[in-house]
Amino acid sequence: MTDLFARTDNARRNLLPRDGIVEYYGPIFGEAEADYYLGSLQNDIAWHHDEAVILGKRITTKRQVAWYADAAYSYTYSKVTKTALHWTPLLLALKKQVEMNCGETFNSCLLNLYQDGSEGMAWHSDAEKDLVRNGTIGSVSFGAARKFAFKHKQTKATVSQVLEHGSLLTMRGTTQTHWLHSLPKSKKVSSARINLTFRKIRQPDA
Ligand SMILES: O=C(O)CCC(=O)C(=O)O
Ligand SMILES: [Fe+2]
Repeated sequence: MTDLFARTDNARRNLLPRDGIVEYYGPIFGEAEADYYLGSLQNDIAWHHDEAVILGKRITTKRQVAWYADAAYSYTYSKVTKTALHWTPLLLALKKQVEMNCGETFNSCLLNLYQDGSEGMAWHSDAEKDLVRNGTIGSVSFGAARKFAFKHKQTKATVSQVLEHGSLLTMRGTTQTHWLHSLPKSKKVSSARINLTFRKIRQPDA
């Protein structure tokens, strides 16, 4: 009994020492279910290379992305405006699981597909003006285990966590205000990973 509680507490402790809340839940999907989601998402999602404008130049990212939501919201990220596609049944099922686990509701999801460790994501925070301020982000990962890192904007302190196949991580409260996060590239990773970040964006006229 004591052991069970100890493990639950440990799995859910805040990874950040200050100024935000990041909780790693570990795998919330069983191995077979996680394998099914990985395969289905690879095939069913409208993957495309992301466009961004950096220092006035239009570039396309190596990783592939997709964005789904409750309605055809538009969202500006790295100076390019995107329009959301409507949820698929598979994504809705996933969203429900994530909402039940973290006790929040979401209205959109940004998906990233990294073919291998040569693809990653640079330091950033998800505090775009279209997002609900200090809203929770629920991050689900399938496929290759990858290191996910946080860096405090002022102190430069870093914290990292390996995100496993079928796992959930949440970022809450002031995390985006005070911390950057990244998915470092890695020569050791040779297989694909899919990440879904469930978010709450500000609804037009809401
Ligand atoms: O792939 C990941 O785990 C991170 C994705 C991310 O930070 C984002 O989509 O904003
Ligand atoms: Fe992010």
